[in-house]
Amino acid sequence: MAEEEIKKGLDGVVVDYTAVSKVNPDTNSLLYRGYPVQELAATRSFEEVAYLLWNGELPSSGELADFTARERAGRPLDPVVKQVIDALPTTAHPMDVCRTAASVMGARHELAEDSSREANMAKALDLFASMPAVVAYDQRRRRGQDPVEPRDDLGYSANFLWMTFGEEAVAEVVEAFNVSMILYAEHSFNASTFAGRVIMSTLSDLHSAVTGAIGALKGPLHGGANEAVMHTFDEIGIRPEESLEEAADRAKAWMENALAQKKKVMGFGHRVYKHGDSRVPTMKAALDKMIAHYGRPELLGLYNGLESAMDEAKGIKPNLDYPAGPTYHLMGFDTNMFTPLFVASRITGWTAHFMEQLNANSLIRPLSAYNGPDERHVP
Ligand SMILES: CC(=O)SCCNC(=O)CCNC(=O)[C@H](O)C(C)(C)COP(=O)(O)OP(=O)(O)OC[C@H]1O[C@@H](n2cnc3c(N)ncnc32)[C@H](O)[C@@H]1OP(=O)(O)O
Ligand SMILES: O=C([O-])CC(=O)C(=O)O
Repeated sequence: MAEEEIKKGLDGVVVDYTAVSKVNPDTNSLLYRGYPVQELAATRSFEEVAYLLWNGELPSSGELADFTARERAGRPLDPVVKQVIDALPTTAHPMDVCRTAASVMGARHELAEDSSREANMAKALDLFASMPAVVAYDQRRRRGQDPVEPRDDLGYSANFLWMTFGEEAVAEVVEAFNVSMILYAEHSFNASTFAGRVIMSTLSDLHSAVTGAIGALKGPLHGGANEAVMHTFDEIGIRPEESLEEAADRAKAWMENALAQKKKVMGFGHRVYKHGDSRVPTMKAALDKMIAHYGRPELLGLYNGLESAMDEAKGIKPNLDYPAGPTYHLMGFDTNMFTPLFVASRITGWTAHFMEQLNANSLIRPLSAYNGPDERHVP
């Protein structure tokens, strides 16, 4: 038998077309529906980007007003979802809570078994509108705090921070959060999007695909890395009284030791980008603003120390999760809430892909090469 060529991890394999986004590692660029993500992050709200990902075009002011009104109306948490969350132990990871919430929302959706474009758009918008309430509610219940109801006089990002912390965030923090949501929204055939497209390709429903995608995002080789970055910072030790230089020296020493032990350090490396992640400069600029805003230069020291030691030793660059982790930490999110924040954002890109998959569907079912025992017979 001819030796099959195995493409482990589907590395380098082009599986299908997509018009949602283009990742180009050669030019280090990322386009959402043709627009550079840096331009969107600098000039647009996350709501406009969600509209763009689903509809292919940026909204007119009338379209945006209508879209925003629907998003704001969908913000309150369904009381049944709230009950289900309350029944889950706080030992469960918040990603398990998100995954369960998405599943319950699917089971309760009035259009659950309708996979028309209109129904899927409505489901996507409902998930987008209500996931912030899930994340905010979960962080507050874990802290023993009462829930905070959404406000329909605030934009998506300002309301998200309001529901989580119970106070209005200053414009600079809202802006940095908005940037993070836009940067996390979409990234072609990454593992979670692909997992969801596989589910969608069986003609399953949108919520099932989102639920599966959340499971795929949880792992530290993918979305879970933004939490792992903070665990690294914690392991090195965050010392607010320390100077930037002292923190950088300790971080460098930590990295050299980790690499000597052949450890993988989360927040670095990427399957597609080999010369740096296109989104990092924009997210790093947002982190720099937060470091200045909260007056925490020692965190920049840890950041710089790890980055330069990794670059010197292996030439491996940070990915988006690296600057996003400390940014969310500074804003006051608990570390185990970071990947749920990624979920709240990526719901937009995921659902754009799932609708695209249905539009030109072919069951995703690759082949495997068998390497078990030769045929034998039951004694
Ligand atoms: C938003 C996102 O999901 S971005 C990705 C977030 N994930 C992480 O940050 C996890 C840490 N990074 C990694 O594990 C990897 O870089 C991945 C999984 C993201 C991509 O990996 P792949 O393309 O499969 O490359 P692979 O893991 O084979 O790495 C190639 C080489 O670089 C090394 N390498 C890659 N990333 C790292 C890292 N973070 N720390 C240390 N070494 C690394 C590998 O050990 C390997 O070295 P070797 O050839 O000497 O064995
Ligand atoms: O593209 C990937 O493999 C992972 C990633 O950066 C993302 O999903 O944002």
